[in-house]
Amino acid sequence: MANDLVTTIDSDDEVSNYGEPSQTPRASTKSGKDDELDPDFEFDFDGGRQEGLDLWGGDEIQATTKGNEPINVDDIIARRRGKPLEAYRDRKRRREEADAESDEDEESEEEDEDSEMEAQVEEDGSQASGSDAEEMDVDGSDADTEEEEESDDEEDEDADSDDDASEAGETAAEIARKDAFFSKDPTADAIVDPTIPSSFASMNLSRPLLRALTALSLNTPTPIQARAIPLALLGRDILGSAVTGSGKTAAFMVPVLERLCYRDRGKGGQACRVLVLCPTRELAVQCEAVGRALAEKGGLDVRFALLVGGLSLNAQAHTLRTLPDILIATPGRLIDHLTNTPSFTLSALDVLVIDEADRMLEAGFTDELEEIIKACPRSRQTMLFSATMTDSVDELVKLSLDKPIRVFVDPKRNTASSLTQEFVRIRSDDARSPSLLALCKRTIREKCIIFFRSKALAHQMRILFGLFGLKAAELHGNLTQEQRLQALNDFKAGKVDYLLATDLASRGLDIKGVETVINYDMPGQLAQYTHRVGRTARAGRKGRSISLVGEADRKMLKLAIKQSEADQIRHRIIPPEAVAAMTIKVDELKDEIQDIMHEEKEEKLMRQADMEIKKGQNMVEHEEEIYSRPARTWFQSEKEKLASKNTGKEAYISAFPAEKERRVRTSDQDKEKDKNAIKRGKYDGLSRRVKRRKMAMEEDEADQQHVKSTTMAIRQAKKAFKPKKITEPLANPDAGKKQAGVKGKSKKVGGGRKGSAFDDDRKGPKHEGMRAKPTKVALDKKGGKGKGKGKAKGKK
Ligand SMILES: Nc1ncnc2c1ncn2[C@@H]1O[C@H](COP(=O)(O)OP(=O)(O)OP(=O)(O)O)[C@@H](O)[C@H]1O
Repeated sequence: MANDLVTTIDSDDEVSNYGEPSQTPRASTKSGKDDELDPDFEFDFDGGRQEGLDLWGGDEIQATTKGNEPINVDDIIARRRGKPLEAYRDRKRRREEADAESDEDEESEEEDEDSEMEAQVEEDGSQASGSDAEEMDVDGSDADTEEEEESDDEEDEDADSDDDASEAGETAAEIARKDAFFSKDPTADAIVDPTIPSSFASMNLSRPLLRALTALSLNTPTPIQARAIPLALLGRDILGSAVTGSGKTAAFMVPVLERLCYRDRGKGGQACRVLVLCPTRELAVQCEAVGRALAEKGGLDVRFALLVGGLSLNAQAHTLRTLPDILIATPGRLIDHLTNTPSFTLSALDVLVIDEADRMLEAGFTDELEEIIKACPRSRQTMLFSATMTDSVDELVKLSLDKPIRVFVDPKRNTASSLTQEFVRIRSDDARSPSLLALCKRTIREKCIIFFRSKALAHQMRILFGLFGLKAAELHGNLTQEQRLQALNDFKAGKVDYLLATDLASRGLDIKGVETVINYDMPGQLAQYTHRVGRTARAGRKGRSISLVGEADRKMLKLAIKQSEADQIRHRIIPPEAVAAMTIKVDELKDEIQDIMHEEKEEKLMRQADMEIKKGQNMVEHEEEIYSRPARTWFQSEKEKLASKNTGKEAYISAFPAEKERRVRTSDQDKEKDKNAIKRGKYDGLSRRVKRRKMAMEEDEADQQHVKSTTMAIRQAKKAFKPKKITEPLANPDAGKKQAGVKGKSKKVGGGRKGSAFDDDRKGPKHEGMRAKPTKVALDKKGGKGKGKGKAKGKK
């Protein structure tokens, strides 16, 4: 791509209307059909979204506090700042109200520190220098020195050749394999095949479903819907791919519901017939909400079950006993139910849908996926969907598909045409956070998702955002399910302006009104980039992504640009003065950040201690019930589970060149330290496999140790709860042994009551003094009424 085609934004105060529906009509595709989404379309749930139906917090899964409020770092920051954090729209409203009240008040008294700073950096912005613009070349070929240029070009060439190999360099054998594996898509060529329906009405859908689509304002099918729905209705296996935000969910949900309209409802006809697998809980929640909305609006008698981690296992097991028609699940929780919920099977399954299927075929999910496929009948229909769908036969054979059809809409386009992709050059890693903060203080003030490579980074940045008066929520795997849903709800409702997320949120999430996606660092895989930036510019609306690009990200930058149209690409400059000013402020706040993290840690520890005590008390109070529950099992051993978890983790980390580099650097430093401290580290000289095995064993040992200490804690708690002895009893050497385990309980003296000084059939010398006391008799009757009887019977 030529340089002069790249637009440079040299002032980040440019006005844009990213949240608004795109007004520019997109060029028609080759097919002659209009592939453009209706720009004015809104997945309007008829007011339901705002009122009852919430994609992120359906009635059963509303965040609950259960009296155990999670730690909120915003509270700590607010305590220290002496005032609560406010969302941008609230700050704006407050300022407008203040302005309206006193016209003469140009410099409002209420104007806080933050707005002062905003004004200051905006001034800075007007002096923005274009030096960065000259040096950064968004086609990825720039370099500071010739030497660098050479080596980079080599790298880039490698990347190109890899790419070309995957694009055009398919071997004849691979093409032949694909031809044999896939069926031809009869709808592939729209000019030749005029049978592609242009409306839902011409798809032979039943009346209730058409009613539902109309009620949800889904009037015209998107290209993926137009092509996939008719094939799905024929029962064909499908591999579906279309850009992010193009309506793939309805592309599988509509035919699934249509098929269910004709299911056998006779005696014994009730069964779990459809399974939709999603990689994340949030995506499953969203899928379920779309399915439910369609079913409710059409008045369809279809029941759903949401099987995701973090929500009550018992409630889910209870729902499964009623044989719901559609299961929407994440793999782990589904396998848990398959293994541990009596009588739950997938033997009557008609349709299996795998959303974000390429992700599900990645390391970390494959074992689970294979286990699920084993449990499904072979005769089922299988549909796979993703914006970055693979058609590699090697991957797909695992799913035992039956002559699947590839429905790839506009395969050359990976990102929505209404998306503007901006890139900011970052000269050193130290400049990343100040650049991000400067960007958010000056330009991107709300409706923004920011992606980070790690949970820790997302959390640290939340603290920084709080200290700078920016209201943000976190979304990553270190949070409880309630916290995750709460974060999404707050972001959706505009209570927070920024969602600081890891790749957990990169796929599938459809949050209305997201204007900007920022990549704090470039992800290591192009697919990840495509999904991240796809959280904006959905369903024909405008949106922009801004990626901070360092030296290590250049290869990815080039790939990202290559897959996009030239007019989508921009080079953004954050004025160096603004970044420098922010760097000073961040440096000044370093101690404060440490203090907050320390305070947070302390609070966490205190709550943990509280929880341990509560846990001990629960064990004492509900011991019998807890021990009577059958132990839950898993299809893998602990070691295998750990190994597959690690594989997924390693695959993820290796996708981030910068993170990989950082880890190597850190481990080199660690090694250096180790050398100086002790001569040999614990794992020195061991192969990776042996090392991992050793680590797994150590973890098992640690687990056992933990179980031991919990048992000890229970014993201690039990002791504390024992009625006070009237006089000092004689030590009974057997008493302790009889306390543990279910088996032990049946043998207990007095039918379950622990051996005590009041039992008269105990071995060893009796305590005459105690037996003689009248209080003893009263206590025995009261405390062990039934049990006492049992004992007497036993004696006879
Ligand atoms: N027929 C339609 N016409 C116009 N817009 C639609 C239609 N169907 C769905 N949409 C809109 O598209 C948005 C995105 O849909 P959906 O989440 O299914 O996209 P997706 O293709 O699955 O995206 P991703 O690849 O990110 O998972 C929905 O919120 C809805 O507003």
